[in-house]
Amino acid sequence: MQTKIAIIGVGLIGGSLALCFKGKPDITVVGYSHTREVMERIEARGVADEVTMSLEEAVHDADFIFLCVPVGILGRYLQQLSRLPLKPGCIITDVGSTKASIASAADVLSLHDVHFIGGHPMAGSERSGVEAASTLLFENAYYVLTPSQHATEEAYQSLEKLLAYTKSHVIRVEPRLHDDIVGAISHLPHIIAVALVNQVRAYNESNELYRQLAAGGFRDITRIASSAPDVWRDILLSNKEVLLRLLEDWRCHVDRFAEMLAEENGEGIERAFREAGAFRNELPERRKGAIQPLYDIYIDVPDVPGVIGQVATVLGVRQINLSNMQIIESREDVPGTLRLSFRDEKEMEKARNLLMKLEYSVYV
Ligand SMILES: NC(=O)c1ccc[n+]([C@@H]2O[C@H](COP(=O)([O-])OP(=O)(O)OC[C@H]3O[C@@H](n4cnc5c(N)ncnc54)[C@H](O)[C@@H]3O)[C@@H](O)[C@H]2O)c1
Ligand SMILES: O=C(O)C(=O)C[C@]1(C(=O)O)C=C[C@@H](O)C=C1
Repeated sequence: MQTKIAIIGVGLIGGSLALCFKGKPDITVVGYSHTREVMERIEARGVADEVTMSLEEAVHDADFIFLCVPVGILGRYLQQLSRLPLKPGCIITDVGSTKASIASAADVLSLHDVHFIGGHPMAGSERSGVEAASTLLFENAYYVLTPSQHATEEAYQSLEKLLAYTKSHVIRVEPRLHDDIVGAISHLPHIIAVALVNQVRAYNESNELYRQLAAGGFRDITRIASSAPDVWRDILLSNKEVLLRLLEDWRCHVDRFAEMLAEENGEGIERAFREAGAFRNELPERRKGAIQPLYDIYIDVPDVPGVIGQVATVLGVRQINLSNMQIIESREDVPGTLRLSFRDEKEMEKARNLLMKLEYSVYV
């Protein structure tokens, strides 16, 4: 029997889910887009078997409906679904980054013979749109499902079985607890990154050197400041109460640093770094397949033509399996840094030994 999956909103997350399901036995993936322009991009990227601009057609006879639109319009789509003829027993889920508001919005479906299960894959990127979609995005990431009175245990199990195609680890978390935790580990960091970039952007207006000198530390902590503004507006507004509380706590932490500086409390500063470092070093390995392969090495190379070819040739001759090569620093008149990513630790070690023979600095 054919399983029909409708993906509503085929961007980074919807497109990545579509790619995980497309081509699997007895599965048909139908993408829905609200504009012709986005529809054409979805078709060009080839992530779905069919693409339509009719919501009714997309969800007609669907076994699973994934709502992958920005958080602010999830409720509106649930309302629309409640007015459409859906297949009895159909499982509706979402991927929104907050979970409490959608859990209560799902009450609108209570009179229907359908299931609703809130969902949130803990994987993503600062990139957006279907062009950024990847089959590997969810690999090894946690995928949160929230307990719901609108779904049976059998429905959970069907969804979990389908999500096995994403190679993620499904975990169940209550919506409010989810929003507290994800507020701290995802939403607050996005606010801090944006505020920091805007602080430096203001200084840069009077002196371009700020931008020119911005190096690894600034880039590392601010990558997520490039995330999609509309998606993040909705996420932050829908977790407002939690974030206001977290920002109060954040102010206390910043004030504490200011005090330590004013008092020249070197011991306190050292302790803060020691405690933070110990906690951070204990974080689980980055759980992404596509964006963060497991074993990276870095190589500082001069900014001269042919250097990438030289590195590729050294590895190619020994048939070393490289997953990705990326220039992560490229500035005028200074060496650039190449990041070489390997799926296998032994391959990475072999590559490191070979590259050390070139006269560049190689480090992990
Ligand atoms: N970006 C991340 O890292 C991440 C991670 C996990 C979950 N999420 C959640 O996933 C959802 C989608 O985010 P994304 O990063 O894939 O964003 P995206 O911008 O890449 O994709 C959103 C898609 O929704 C479409 N869309 C926008 N308005 C629409 C409308 N009115 N009707 C139909 N389609 C519409 C857009 O055209 C786009 O294709 C959000 O709810 C977000 O909170 C994002
Ligand atoms: O890695 C990133 O760029 C992300 O922003 C991913 C990230 C996160 O903050 O960890 C962002 C939003 C999500 O809802 C889940 C994951």
